[in-house]
Amino acid sequence: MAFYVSFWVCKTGVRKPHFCWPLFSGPMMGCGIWVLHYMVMQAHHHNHVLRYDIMKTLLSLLIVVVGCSLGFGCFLFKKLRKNNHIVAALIFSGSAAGMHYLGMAAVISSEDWKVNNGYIALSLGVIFVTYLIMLRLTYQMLVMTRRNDSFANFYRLGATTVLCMGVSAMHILGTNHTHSSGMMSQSMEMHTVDYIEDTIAIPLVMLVGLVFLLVIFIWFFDFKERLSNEKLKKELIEKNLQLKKMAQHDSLTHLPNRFYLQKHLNTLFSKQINPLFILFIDLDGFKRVNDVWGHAIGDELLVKISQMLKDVVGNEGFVARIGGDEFIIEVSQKEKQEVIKIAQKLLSKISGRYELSATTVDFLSASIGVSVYPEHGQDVATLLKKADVAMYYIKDKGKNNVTFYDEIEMPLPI
Ligand SMILES: Nc1nc2c(ncn2[C@@H]2O[C@H](COP(=O)(O)OP(=O)(O)OP(=O)(O)O)[C@@H](O)[C@H]2O)c(=O)[nH]1
Repeated sequence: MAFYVSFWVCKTGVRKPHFCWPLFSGPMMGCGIWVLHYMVMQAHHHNHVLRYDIMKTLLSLLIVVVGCSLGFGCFLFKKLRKNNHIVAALIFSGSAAGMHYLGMAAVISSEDWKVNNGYIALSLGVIFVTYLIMLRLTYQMLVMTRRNDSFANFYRLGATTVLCMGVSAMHILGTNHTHSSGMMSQSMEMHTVDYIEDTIAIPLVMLVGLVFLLVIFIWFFDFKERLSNEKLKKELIEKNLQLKKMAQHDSLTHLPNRFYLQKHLNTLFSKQINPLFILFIDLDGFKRVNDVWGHAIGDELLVKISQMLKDVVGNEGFVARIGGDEFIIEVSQKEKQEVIKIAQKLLSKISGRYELSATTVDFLSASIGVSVYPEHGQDVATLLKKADVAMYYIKDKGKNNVTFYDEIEMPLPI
């Protein structure tokens, strides 16, 4: 239960290991191992109540709590968390084994205990491998939790099971290897050592309970704050994204605005993408819609035209609205003939029928002027100006057509 809870912490909203994880899970796991150790010890000597040296017993608790906290602390470092579990496994297993053998040394017994080095080595190996597996499963659990994948629960359960089995195996191996030589121990002879009698078991259980309560308390307050911070952070990021979108898009048609267009073109220039065609589109006769049916209908028409432009251009270009009934389309890495085809398709679509809520509009057309990068200029302002001049040239020549900028025929206004 203590092991499961110590892994469960990361599910409660924390997507990334946070310093409160070692703070909470370390003591939780440490106390779990500690309690398990003393239960196994007592089970192993069920015919009489074992007595323990207080200082050594408390020190064994401290070792395992600090060790487990440091072990979980390794998860705060990306490198140790992801690939290299050796350091964390050494800390975890060292503290668990340290607690176990110090706990064994804490027993005040009338018998002299002999140890078997082979079993000790085996128990150390078992606990080290256990922690390596547990750490891998814990890392997978974190990955799944971050993805909101319910498989995280299986990894959590897996880590718990592995730990239960490994710690129990270490305790059983580490307890089985002892046997009595039948001689009186030094500690018993001295009689000066403080020891834990069975009556002290209650305060001890209370102490462990207190540790549990304390960590739950820390966890609750820290996590509450962390959760609300995470929520605020998320809201702030969303609001920032909204603001950024609003600053870069036209509020009526949701097309990119002049600012966004400028940024987009500068990015393409910096990537040396050429040739790059800038189509300046101005609707012919749009004012009439406003004058006859009002601005709301004019707005409705602008939205429909914007959608249509986006549909026609698709992935082949970038559509922006720079004001009133003026749109810019950027098309790159195409032959001039292909660009003329796109422009003609746009003209034919714009002069189609529009079913609006109050009326049907079928008299619209457009004038399109085209400038080319790098042929007509190297910066956004010059290219837009030249495309604009070409567009007005078409307006003067009778509208509803497309032309490329020509320096001789279309001198720039001084
Ligand atoms: N409904 C609506 N109208 C707008 C908006 N922005 C600008 N306008 C109007 O769009 C019209 C654009 O003017 P012009 O381009 O001179 O009108 P036009 O009839 O297309 O004239 P030509 O381009 O010479 O054919 C003006 O009447 C503006 O008031 C808008 O967001 N919504």
